[in-house]
Amino acid sequence: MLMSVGINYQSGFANEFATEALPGTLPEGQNSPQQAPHGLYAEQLSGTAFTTPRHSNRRSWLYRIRPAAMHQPFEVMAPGRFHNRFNEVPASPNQLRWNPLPLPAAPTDFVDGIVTMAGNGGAAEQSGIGIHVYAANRSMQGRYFYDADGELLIVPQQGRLRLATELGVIELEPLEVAVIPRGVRFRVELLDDAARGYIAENFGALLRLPDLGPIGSNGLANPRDFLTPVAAYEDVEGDFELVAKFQGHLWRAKIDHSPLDVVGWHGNYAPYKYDLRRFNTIGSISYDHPDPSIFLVLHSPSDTAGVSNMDFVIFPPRWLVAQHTFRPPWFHRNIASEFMGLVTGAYDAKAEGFVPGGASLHNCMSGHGPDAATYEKASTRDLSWPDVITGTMAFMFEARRVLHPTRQALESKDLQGNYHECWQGIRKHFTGNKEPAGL
Ligand SMILES: O=C(O)Cc1cc(O)ccc1O
Ligand SMILES: [Fe+2]
Repeated sequence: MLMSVGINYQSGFANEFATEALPGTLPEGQNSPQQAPHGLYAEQLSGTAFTTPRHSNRRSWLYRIRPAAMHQPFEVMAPGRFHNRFNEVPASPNQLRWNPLPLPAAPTDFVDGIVTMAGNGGAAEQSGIGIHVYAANRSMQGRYFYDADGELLIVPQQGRLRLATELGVIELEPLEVAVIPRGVRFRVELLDDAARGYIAENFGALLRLPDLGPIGSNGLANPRDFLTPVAAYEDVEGDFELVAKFQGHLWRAKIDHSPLDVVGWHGNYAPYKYDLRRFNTIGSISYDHPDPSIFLVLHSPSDTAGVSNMDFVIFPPRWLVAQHTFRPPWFHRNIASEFMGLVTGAYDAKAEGFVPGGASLHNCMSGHGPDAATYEKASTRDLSWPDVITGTMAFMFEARRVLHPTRQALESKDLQGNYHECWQGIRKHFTGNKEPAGL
């Protein structure tokens, strides 16, 4: 147990936080005194280049019982289901959909329970995204993990998690999400019998809140709803294991103490959580379904203005009131590639088959949109009433680059072989001339 009295959070997105579990931990007026208070070691953790412009520069100063350097050498682990091999099989233009990853039968912790589904780029390129699902049935025991390749956006679908991190404790439940920055060491404890969810591993620029343009100074995800834990630490020795994800591989090292030994810290590079129910959803109050960019929670910008390395988009409960229009998502083909998940409820573009815990992938230029049943219903609906969409939360990890499914994702028994059939029942309604006109 990390020593902490209750769970406490500091509010705001990437603020300059300062927090200490023991009074007098943070040095006054400087970061690195000759000896830090309480006999602690001062250590900087930087998440952006030292010279990154101030508005996007991220780093924190940690005051810890032992420096992070203290562990035995790492050894590479045998390849498993959590990896970044995105070139094993040709990327597919097919519409793909999976059933939920089954809960494990054997004891499986969070790290062992991660299965890579798709991705692009990688840690070496410092751009792209790894998309994973996880299913676990026990807490990490005597084991700690950090990811040097990317920050982890964790989207639980089932089961509450306790993320005991170097910088404090986050308790997470479905409909909340958490971000663990690159390098931050943590242990995942299960607060329920089983846990399942999704992970985006962001190899690119750190996730940030989008600009709001004409929306103004409020709306979508509001900064004050992002919560960063207060400092908490454990001071324990034992035969422990530190697992690192480094350049697509997992490595393990022996460590004789808990690395969650940060007694106080200050800075703006820290884990945080966000409750998706706080999202201020904005939509059309006149006609036509807008682009899903209005549902953007966080994004990782790329080097091209306006084009994200990855977007995290949600489809929360909302009222659809637009008139003389087709209210659900239209048929479309996009330059971006879209991996979708469902935390709870039903998604308004799919009558059935897309179930909580499941996933779908629609790659660059692959045609998709409402299934036949949804089209028939929404195209004939009485629009004098609003569609009140309740009890749902779908989301999308959207990427500028094609999402390459992994071999294990394409060979999985959970891949739905008949997904394309949801569009086969779409009827021809054409009422015009049968003769070709103009071609
Ligand atoms: O494919 C999807 O369901 C995601 C999506 C939703 C939407 O409202 C508009 C475009 C889009 O890609
Ligand atoms: Fe789409």
